[in-house]
Amino acid sequence: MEGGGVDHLAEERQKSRFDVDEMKIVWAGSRHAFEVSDRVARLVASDPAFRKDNRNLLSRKELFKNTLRKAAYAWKRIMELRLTEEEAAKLRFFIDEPAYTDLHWGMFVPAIKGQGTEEQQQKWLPLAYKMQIIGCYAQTELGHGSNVQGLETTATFDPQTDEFIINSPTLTSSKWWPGGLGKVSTHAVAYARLIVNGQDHGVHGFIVQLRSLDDHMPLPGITVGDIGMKFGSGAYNTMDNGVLRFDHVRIPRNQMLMRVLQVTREGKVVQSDVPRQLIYGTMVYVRQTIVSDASSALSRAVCIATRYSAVRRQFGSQKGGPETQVIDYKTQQSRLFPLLASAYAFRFVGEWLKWLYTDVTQRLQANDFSTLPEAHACTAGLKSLTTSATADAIEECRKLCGGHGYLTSSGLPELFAVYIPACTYEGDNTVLLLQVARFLMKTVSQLGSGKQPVGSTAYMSRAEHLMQCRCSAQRVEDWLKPDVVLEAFEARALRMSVACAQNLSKFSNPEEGFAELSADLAEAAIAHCQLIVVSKFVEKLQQDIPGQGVKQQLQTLCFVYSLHLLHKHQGDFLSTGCITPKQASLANEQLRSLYSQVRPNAIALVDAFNYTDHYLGSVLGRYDGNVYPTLYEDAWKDPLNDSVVPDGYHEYLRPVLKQQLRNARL
Ligand SMILES: CCCCCCCC/C=C\CCCCCCCC(=O)SCCNC(=O)CCNC(=O)[C@H](O)C(C)(C)COP(=O)(O)OP(=O)(O)OC[C@H]1O[C@@H](n2cnc3c(N)ncnc32)[C@H](O)[C@@H]1OP(=O)(O)O
Ligand SMILES: Cc1cc2nc3c(=O)[nH]c(=O)nc-3n(C[C@H](O)[C@H](O)[C@H](O)COP(=O)(O)OP(=O)(O)OC[C@H]3O[C@@H](n4cnc5c(N)ncnc54)[C@H](O)[C@@H]3O)c2cc1C
Repeated sequence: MEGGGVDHLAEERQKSRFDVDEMKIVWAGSRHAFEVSDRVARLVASDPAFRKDNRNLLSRKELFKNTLRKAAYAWKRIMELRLTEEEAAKLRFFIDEPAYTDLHWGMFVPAIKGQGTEEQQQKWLPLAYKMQIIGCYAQTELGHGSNVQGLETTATFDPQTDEFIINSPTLTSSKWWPGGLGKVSTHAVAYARLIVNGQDHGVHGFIVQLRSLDDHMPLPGITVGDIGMKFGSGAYNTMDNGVLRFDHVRIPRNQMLMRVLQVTREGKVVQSDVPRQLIYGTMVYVRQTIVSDASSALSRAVCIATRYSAVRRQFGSQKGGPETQVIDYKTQQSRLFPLLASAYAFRFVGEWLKWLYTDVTQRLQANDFSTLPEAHACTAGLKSLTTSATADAIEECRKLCGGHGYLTSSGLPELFAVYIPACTYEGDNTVLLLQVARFLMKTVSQLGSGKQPVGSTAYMSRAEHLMQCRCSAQRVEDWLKPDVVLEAFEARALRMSVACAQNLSKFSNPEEGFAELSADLAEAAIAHCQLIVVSKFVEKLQQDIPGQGVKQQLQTLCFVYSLHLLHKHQGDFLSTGCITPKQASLANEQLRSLYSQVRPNAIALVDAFNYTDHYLGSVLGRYDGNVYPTLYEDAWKDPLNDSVVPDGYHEYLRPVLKQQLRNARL
């Protein structure tokens, strides 16, 4: 996307055998999405106000103030340029700095939309859209995050005043972690146990004002602050994750989000026909967006590692010629190309998940709740799978860049630090896999009952075949047949689920059995989620994809993704009898040959992400590949190099050196 200067990767770019511009559109999702993304990315990159290369040098206070400045300036630009919601979201994305706005737009607004009544939406949403109030999502407490039903904050109805009294009865009931809470939010959707007439009705959401809209001071009864520094420098420390305590704070009754459950003026609790699980709806929404985010973070790391692998040369010079580009080593390819393929795979499964979410939302509006469990299982499982894979992949990309990957200017350390909490927030990844496993066990247990599994578990309706089928691959080329690959993944996933179900049935107490077998259950959930990713990639390839060579590249990547998983999880495939050792070795042979096909296209495949150098934030990943002079010049800009002799020389170095001199003379 960058222009000008010598292109050290030009030769690489000439090697590619497909239309990169068309691939850019496939990656973006549509021509429209590409144009918006391209325009907004350039806007951010060309505005010095969005500079981010100094983040690691700032103290926490400076860093945070700088984030506030950027967010305010971004809001000003959004207004001035009359950006659409889509463009504004892209602007925040390319600014590339976690901020309170993520939670305001990403959770506070969706929580009101999903759980508020029409009337509540009409009252609160316009204020939130204009940012006249800023909100956060205050669910997690010091004592409980995963166990939402274990939250301790209370909201007790007072029929005399028609109010709820929000209270933090214990230290562990303090809200702890919500982003945007510590220093910014004026309001929160706070989750608390609803108590009416002494009866506990479980956890619900309440809109609570936290700070004065005049002077930003906390309102009476509210104690609020930041929870302190987090992993890495810069990184997620731009966010004010907060602590919050309520001391009998009173809010009007109509500030309980009442789409699921209503409390009347008389103190009657009325359950609507909307299922209770809708209270968790905001999490379903965010988990879905996190899958798309995973493909962004992963593609970014892969872009850096791929470009640098083509620039970096090590060993293998023949007769004084150039040394080997490290990207030509098969080991480098076998570590890097599966990550490249995963970036595309996660992109497409993210697109599908967005469709699924839109579909379930439309059904919910029409009071059809039948697909909610499926939406929960898919968002939870794919969030877990893609974030775990991406976190590991960013670290792998750092190692793929050798020593220079460890420099902050590679962009990889900060990306890693900012990304890894995705494995924890919005649901710990193991806890989420166990949710998928519960869903799978339920589906398996109903197989004999005549109830047809649908959606992501539709393959289970072919249980009889899948439990005993044998893989038909006999030659290396057979592993390029989508049906052969899909069937192997389906059989593996089903057999692992069925094995768990059989083992569970040996326990007289199912909950005890579930706890005892939870490690196996999590593995079965992973197998199921990997199948979803593979099958959505295969489905994508059934679409009409224009552009010379584009579809063929995607086919190659689809098989790289599937066959590398098959290789990595050979144990599962072999032990469930889905494939034979001979077939596993044929698959691996095919994989090696696919790497050779990816090789000449690798640079173009990462160019298709269309990232600006500003967004990448990496000397190693520069578009023009001009790595060494930039690294060299950048080093001199470090504040440590401001003086030739360091501060502290006279106090701490000289005395040591002089001491040694005296000793030497003795
Ligand atoms: C270099 C710069 C780069 C910048 C990049 C910037 C990018 C920014 C990107 C992104 C911004 C994101 C910023 C971070 C945001 C983080 C926010 C948060 O973390 S908010 C807190 C999340 N908290 C959790 O997720 C708790 C996890 N726990 C739970 O979800 C539940 O409690 C769970 C699933 C563990 C259930 O616990 P149980 O066992 O006590 O369940 P019971 O409450 O009794 O409900 C059980 C029934 O409900 C269903 N269920 C559970 N969850 C459901 C759901 N979500 N939807 C539908 N059904 C659900 C289950 O399937 C089950 O159904 P049946 O009874 O079997 O039919
Ligand atoms: C950067 C960041 C931002 C966040 N932002 C917000 C926010 O905006 N709003 C908000 O409300 N919260 C937020 N959170 C909180 C986050 O949602 C929780 O930390 C998360 O849900 C995990 O819960 P926990 O901390 O209780 O982990 P725990 O549940 O205590 O996990 C600890 C360990 O126990 C294991 N474990 C727990 N339960 C089980 C089980 N049943 N079976 C097997 N193993 C189990 C886990 O796998 C994990 O290994 C944020 C967290 C972070 C790190």
